[in-house]
Amino acid sequence: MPSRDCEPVLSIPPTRWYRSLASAGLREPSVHGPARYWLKVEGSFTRAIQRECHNAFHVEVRHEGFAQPTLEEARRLKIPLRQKAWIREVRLCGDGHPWVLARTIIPLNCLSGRNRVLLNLGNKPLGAYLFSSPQWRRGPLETGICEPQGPGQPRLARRSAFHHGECSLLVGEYLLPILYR
Ligand SMILES: C=C(O[C@@H]1C=C(C(=O)O)C=C[C@H]1O)C(=O)O
Repeated sequence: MPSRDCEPVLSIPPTRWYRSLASAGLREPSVHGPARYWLKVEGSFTRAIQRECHNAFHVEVRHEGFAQPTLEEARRLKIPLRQKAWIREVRLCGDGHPWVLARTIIPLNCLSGRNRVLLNLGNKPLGAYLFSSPQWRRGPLETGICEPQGPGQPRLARRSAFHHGECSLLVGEYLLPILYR
């Protein structure tokens, strides 16, 4: 459905996750096309996007608060299925336009001590925090195939957990076609 300014309403689509790019490629060969670089790029995704911007990069917070993760997310994080988590949904914008939608699930056990700053990130990129602290380690990257939602919506995504001692949080990044076409 178009919004008032005629840009599509962007939303995080239902997504099927695969353990590797190769296994996702058996279902959706386009993962090996121009999006491949973004599905695989290591290190901070924020930094990778900043390198592509001609002018400005910014994070736009869409929703942030305690909410129920999906069943699949709760299982992936091994947290109680009905336990709320801090859920952050943002747009990563390059040169004034959204390039990536991101959804992060931060379980309650990740919100104590120094990590309480995660409740107050606002427009500061999460990656800057995670990658500035040597205690956070990233797990393997998954590749996501999104259910098609229409032109301009994400079709491909990537996801990984970040671990710090006993806590794990889950970061999903949904590529908008404008990023790689
Ligand atoms: C995990 C990173 O953080 C990025 C910033 C996010 C945020 O601010 O919510 C979400 C997803 C990321 O792409 C990163 O830069 O790699």
